[in-house]
Amino acid sequence: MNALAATNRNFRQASRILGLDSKIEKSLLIPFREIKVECTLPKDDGTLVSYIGFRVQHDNARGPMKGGIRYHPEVDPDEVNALAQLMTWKTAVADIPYGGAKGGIGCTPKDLSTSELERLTRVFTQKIHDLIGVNTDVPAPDMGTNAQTMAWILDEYSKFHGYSPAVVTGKPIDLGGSLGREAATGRGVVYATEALLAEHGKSIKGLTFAIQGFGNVGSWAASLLHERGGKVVAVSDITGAVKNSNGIDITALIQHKEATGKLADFNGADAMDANDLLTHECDVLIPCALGGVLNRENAGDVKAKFIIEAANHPTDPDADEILTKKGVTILPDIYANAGGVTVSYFEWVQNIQGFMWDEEKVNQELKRYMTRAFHNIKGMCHSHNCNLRMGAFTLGVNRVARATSLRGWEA
Ligand SMILES: NC(=O)C1=CN([C@@H]2O[C@H](COP(=O)(O)OP(=O)(O)OC[C@H]3O[C@@H](n4cnc5c(N)ncnc54)[C@H](O)[C@@H]3O)[C@@H](O)[C@H]2O)C=CC1
Ligand SMILES: O=C(O)CCC(=O)C(=O)O
Repeated sequence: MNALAATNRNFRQASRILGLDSKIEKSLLIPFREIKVECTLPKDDGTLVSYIGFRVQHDNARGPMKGGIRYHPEVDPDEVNALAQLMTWKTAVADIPYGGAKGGIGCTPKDLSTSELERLTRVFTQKIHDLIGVNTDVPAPDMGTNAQTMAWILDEYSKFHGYSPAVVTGKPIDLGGSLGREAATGRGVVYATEALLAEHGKSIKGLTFAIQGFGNVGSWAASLLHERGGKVVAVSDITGAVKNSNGIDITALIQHKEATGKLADFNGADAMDANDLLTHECDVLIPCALGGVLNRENAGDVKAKFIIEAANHPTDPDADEILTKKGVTILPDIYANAGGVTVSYFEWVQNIQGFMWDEEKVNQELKRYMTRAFHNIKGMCHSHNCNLRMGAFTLGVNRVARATSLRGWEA
């Protein structure tokens, strides 16, 4: 099942549980606006290449639309649509005053030079600048993009609209970025994991973790788990995978990755087949890369007792069913990875206030938001006798549905 069908299915199930009016259900399912633009890039060698850029703005009932921009060869309109919808429920679960959006360009960033990436980002921004804005739609980084990408968007947007730091989040600190935003998604994953484990009378210290993806989210999550005494026993990325049943020294692995560009040949761990990462022996599995990685082919072989969905939609509905039957507890993406957009909200607030918070305040507030959302989700699980995914979906969908009906339908 593709990402959009799976997301729609979860939404419809939540809508049934909540008994939503059919008019509201239909309106929440259809995106507010879908943008598809051609981005022609003059390459360094003088040739021209066309890429397709997308921005799907799903819903704005609770505030400006918010969500990342992804540069990846598999970016397609259905997936961006699903990711935009997930952002609507995620911002509502976190209870931050936003709707949901997502964007992307179907490209392979590692095959482009820095100046090609800059030109591509500027062309994309020229095509969408009238449809984004501080109070309309606020992009942020996602897979394949980073603070530098946001700086280019900010600069290009500002040529049309005047200097507007709050038009993007996840910016470099020197341009009004928030302290703590770079680590925020991984840190939020760790706060979410702590909240879940505490419910089960457990803590991070001494538990074993397997992590798929070692980019922004995966490396920060691994590093903070390691810092708290968690044993990260396996890590993979696009270049390969490593394992050590005694726990990998994550600080050393990050240094090795920075120096060599790959995980392989790291002294403190053995090489393993990256395809085995998701079924590796561990207590907690944390997918931090692509969607749909847990499916009917591999779900039955998962050894972990807990799955923390740091990636967006890593578990397809078949896998969800298989894992639930096996007694695996899944902490869903629209909660588990909400730390990033929560600190994006803090960044936007700081830009609007013109006042910078210190990192301690950012992290304290992030913990407060993540803990509150966990208890709100548990409340929905109890009220509706459902699992954590449906607890999170009903929480988010209900908040958006209430805002939608309060705003009314008159043209
Ligand atoms: N960056 C953020 O603030 C947020 C990111 N997310 C989600 O987290 C996930 C990761 O995002 P980032 O860390 O920002 O991206 P990133 O681009 O920094 O890192 C992605 C990582 O995934 C690895 N990867 C790619 N294909 C792989 C494969 N087939 N097997 C194993 N590893 C593979 C890459 O090598 C890289 O280490 C995505 O699903 C994204 O949507 C969710 C919330 C916020
Ligand atoms: O920080 C943001 O605005 C969005 C992050 C994002 O794309 C996500 O949570 O999937």
